[in-house]
Amino acid sequence: MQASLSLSAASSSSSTTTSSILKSSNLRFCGLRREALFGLKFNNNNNKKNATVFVVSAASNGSTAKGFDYDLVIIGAGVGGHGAALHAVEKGLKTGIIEGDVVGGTCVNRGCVPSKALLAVSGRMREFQNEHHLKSLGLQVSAAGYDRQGVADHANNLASKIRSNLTNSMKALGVDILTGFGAVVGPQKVKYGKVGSSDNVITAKNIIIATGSVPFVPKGIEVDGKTVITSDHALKLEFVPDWIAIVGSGYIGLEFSDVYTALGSEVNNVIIATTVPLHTGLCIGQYQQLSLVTFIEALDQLMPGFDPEIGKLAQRILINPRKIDYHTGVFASKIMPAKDGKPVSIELIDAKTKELKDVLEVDAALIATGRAPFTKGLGLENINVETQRGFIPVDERMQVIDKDGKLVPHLYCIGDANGKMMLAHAASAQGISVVEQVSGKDHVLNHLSIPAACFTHPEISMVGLTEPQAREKAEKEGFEVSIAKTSFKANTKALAENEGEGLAKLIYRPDTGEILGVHIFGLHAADLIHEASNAIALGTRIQVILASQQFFSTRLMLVPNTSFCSQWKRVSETIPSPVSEPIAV
Ligand SMILES: Cc1cc2nc3c(=O)[nH]c(=O)nc-3n(C[C@H](O)[C@H](O)[C@H](O)COP(=O)(O)OP(=O)(O)OC[C@H]3O[C@@H](n4cnc5c(N)ncnc54)[C@H](O)[C@@H]3O)c2cc1C
Ligand SMILES: NC(=O)c1ccc[n+]([C@@H]2O[C@H](COP(=O)([O-])OP(=O)(O)OC[C@H]3O[C@@H](n4cnc5c(N)ncnc54)[C@H](O)[C@@H]3O)[C@@H](O)[C@H]2O)c1
Repeated sequence: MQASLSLSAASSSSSTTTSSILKSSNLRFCGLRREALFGLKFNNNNNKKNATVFVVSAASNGSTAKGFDYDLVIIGAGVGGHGAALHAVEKGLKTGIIEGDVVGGTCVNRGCVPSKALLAVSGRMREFQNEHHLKSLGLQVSAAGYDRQGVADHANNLASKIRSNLTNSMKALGVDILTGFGAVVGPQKVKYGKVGSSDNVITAKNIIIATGSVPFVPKGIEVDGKTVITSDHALKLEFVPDWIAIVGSGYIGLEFSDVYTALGSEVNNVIIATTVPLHTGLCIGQYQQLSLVTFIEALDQLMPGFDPEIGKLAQRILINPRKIDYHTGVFASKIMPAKDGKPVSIELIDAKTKELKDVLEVDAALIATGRAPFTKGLGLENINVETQRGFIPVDERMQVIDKDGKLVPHLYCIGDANGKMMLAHAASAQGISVVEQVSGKDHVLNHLSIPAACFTHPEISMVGLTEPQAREKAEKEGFEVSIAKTSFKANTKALAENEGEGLAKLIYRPDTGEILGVHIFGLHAADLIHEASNAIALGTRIQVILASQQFFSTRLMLVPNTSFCSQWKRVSETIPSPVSEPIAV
């Protein structure tokens, strides 16, 4: 008997089988628990049976559908491909995965994993440096500094470790890891091989494209990998510039601004004494000088992708008090790397009039202007598929749509390559959803229940719609929108941590109690969002949450946002009695 899936979020105790399978993959990016992230729930009624079947199918990697080499072939072994492969084996499918570079893809090697390692260091540096904060807690730390190479090694070692965990988890389950660049040669047919050598052609009942993305660099910007860099280079932390311009104030820009401003200029990091050489590369007892960051953002405000109110607060806490300045409403139209003793030069043009507004000279520039899908050379023309701005068009079940608007049988695309939601756990969730379908169970993933988090200090997290999106939907569909907010200032646990700067915002329908979106800025925001994510995935209405006491049982006094709990209570009292019908997801 197979593990069965239902459209709901998992409670922490109800997914033993899944957790044990997933544990081996070591995927807890973003502090987000996989089952909950996916808007999926594995029923635990048959845990024992599931576990047995899992081992059996792992050993055999399934028996192939008649006439095919594989039941499922996945092109790209990033987190999306990996998630799909593990689930496919669990479902008894004979599975092959083609990887042209290294297992783990962007997230493990050039994304989530190393960036979270750097952010772990920047968080500690901030704490050590905040004399006022430490003093108010009765703590004394003489000074804080870091060993750049030590920090870089921490990030690199973590990526290597997770990469081998991912590889081993697939090998252990019997997934065939096929090395080389993969492409589709026809319906249910794929080739792969090293460039310059002859291709291997294999057949598969179903194919998933999971080829991910690469940094997007706008025209006019010359990346040299040293002074003008993308996140691929920045994560290696080969140097920490005194002054860096960050083009784009989205996730990558914000997280790196947190790292650079906390670490500070390497040049001015004079080691006085190394009292605590931690594995992260941190030392206590150094003198440290902060770096300067200049944001360049094309839109009129910083962090345009976030809920505007949360963005405003984040700017007050994450930008204004730090050594950060910014230019908004401008494009970086031309960037030249440092050369012959000259600094990096950046031409700024007005985003609307396109007139030259300024020329900046800085030590380095980080280009964080989004990601481009990596879909070239995939042989899509062989199956009448055309990309849209490089993204592979798919329907809500991730099935590929051809030039004529028809679904391509047996072909799916997940993760960054389809552009639906460029997040690691979303890629994996989409992969699992596709495997459910090809195993005979219809499944549509609810993307509105997938949370996101920006791991600055403090963190920003969100799930569902922003306030403007909710209001737009309300106007179209003719319902009211209500907002409930609560400040971390009213929370004892947050105050005990001296971390009262925070806001939790709940957007909901007063007529039905449906939760439309939740946004949190503050300490542990990335962990707290799961409650809201689960609620949206389950279609739980505010009244039901109150009735089941979910928010009180485990969270009260344990996390900073207990007042958020009372907010739910207050909100629920203002709306009609519990609605028993679940919201369709
Ligand atoms: C700096 C940074 C930080 C990030 N932090 C987070 C975070 O904290 N949380 C989060 O959720 N997301 C984060 N992301 C986003 C996350 O990394 C991506 O959403 C995720 O990696 C997408 O997974 P994927 O499987 O679709 O693609 P990828 O991870 O890009 O994997 C695609 C794989 O396919 C391979 N491939 C491509 N083409 C072929 C081919 N033709 N044949 C064979 N193999 C091929 C590639 O080599 C690669 O290994 C971050 C991204 C960046 C850049
Ligand atoms: N913690 C996380 O989950 C995390 C962390 C990092 C990256 N990511 C993922 O990686 C993806 C890429 O991140 P990102 O920060 O590069 O993209 P983003 O889309 O989040 O932000 C890009 C920003 O650059 C601006 N911009 C674009 N072109 C510009 C130009 N020429 N001049 C000035 N500004 C310009 C945009 O207005 C936008 O604000 C995101 O989609 C995100 O989902 C996630």
